[in-house]
Amino acid sequence: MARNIGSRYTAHQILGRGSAGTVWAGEGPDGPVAVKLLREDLASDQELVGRFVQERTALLGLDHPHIVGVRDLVVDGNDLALVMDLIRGTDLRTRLDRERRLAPEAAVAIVADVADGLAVAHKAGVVHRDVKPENILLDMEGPLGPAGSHPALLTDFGVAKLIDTPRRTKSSRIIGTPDYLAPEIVEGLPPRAAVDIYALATVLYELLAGFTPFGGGHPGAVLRRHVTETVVPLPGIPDELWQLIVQCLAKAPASRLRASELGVRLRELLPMLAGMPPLDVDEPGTEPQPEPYREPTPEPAAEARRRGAVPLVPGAAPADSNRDTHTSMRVPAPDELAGGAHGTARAPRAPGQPRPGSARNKAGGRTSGASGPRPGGVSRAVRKRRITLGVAGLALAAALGVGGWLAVGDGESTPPARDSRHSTPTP
Ligand SMILES: Nc1ncnc2c1ncn2[C@@H]1O[C@H](COP(=O)(O)OP(=O)(O)OP(=O)(O)O)[C@@H](O)[C@H]1O
Repeated sequence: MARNIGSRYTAHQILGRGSAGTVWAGEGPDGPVAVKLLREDLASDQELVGRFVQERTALLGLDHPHIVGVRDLVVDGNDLALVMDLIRGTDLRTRLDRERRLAPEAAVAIVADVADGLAVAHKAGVVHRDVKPENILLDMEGPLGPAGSHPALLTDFGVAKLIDTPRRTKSSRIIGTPDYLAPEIVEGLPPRAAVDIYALATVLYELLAGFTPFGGGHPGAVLRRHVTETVVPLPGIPDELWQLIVQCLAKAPASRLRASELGVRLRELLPMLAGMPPLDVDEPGTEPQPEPYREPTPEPAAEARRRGAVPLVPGAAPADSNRDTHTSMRVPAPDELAGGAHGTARAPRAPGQPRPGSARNKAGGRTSGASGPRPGGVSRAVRKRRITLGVAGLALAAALGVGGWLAVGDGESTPPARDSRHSTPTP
């Protein structure tokens, strides 16, 4: 079913659906494009439309081999759409789901690509704010790099900021994907470039380990760990690589590397990592846990369940996914925020047991998809949801003894001050 987007573009195939809208493959005056059509409720929000137009110049100006280029922004009646380069390949989440863990060389090559893209964005004053494997596309038509990796491109620039309008986030809300949220966001500080570094280091850890460093259990518990826990070393990881991860997961944003430096340092490690097999990491488990609350989600249309970058073979289905990543979570109770009820991702587990604390392994598996549900577990929906958590921030602040959990604001134009760990929360 084809549809027109503005006067210049036609969308003809749904590639996937995320929290902010649906991505279509389509055609424009200059050839194939991907069109991200924002959800109707977002498109009818005048404030958001205004911001969308304001962002135009910044988004259109980002031009780099490791950034999915935004070619146009369309505001047309009820349609609000980002027109992007069409990447033929898959997203990193799909690859990670398939391989479970990547060889260090491949993981580092991918993350170095993304760091290079981020360096250009940060220099232009743009913070991504939602770096995660779903937003990293692997271009199967690009040249093969180290360990047979295809070029990685970061997509979804500007989307987190767009949907984070002041009205939506007023009264203590944060938007993001819990596993990748930097501690300063949890503490209510405005997101600066260093939040992307933290998220990217989380992705690197996840590619190597098969799970995120602070994931598992209720989102409130995940957020608490970002602020209070220290990352646990991965067995067998070369020390130089581990030190980079640790530095970029520093609680203090000013202690993290800048994107350009991270890219350089990662590439320097590539020769040493050549031929190294994936790490032999035992996923941490936890004690049995109660089912987390989930908002009832309507069954998505069958075609919309399919997602993924454009299949290489014409007519083939894109990579699957049924996840509906947009969730407005209920307010977590104080004990959930403190993590007690849902445990931690790093408690010992019985051999052969999945990691119940991981969102990846929660009950209620996929309802469709080539690979089917994982044993005991789960949909990407839980793992990757963006969350909008509300006044729970106050309870979290109390549980953590940290500053308020406030609406995230602007601030991307300012690179992180090297010594500004304790800046003032946005009012
Ligand atoms: N420029 C693109 N070219 C090809 N495929 C794309 C492009 N952008 C996104 N996709 C695909 O469309 C799907 C949906 O992307 P979208 O960004 O809407 O969701 P997401 O990032 O997975 O989730 P969320 O937005 O909730 O974080 C993804 O599977 C992605 O692979």
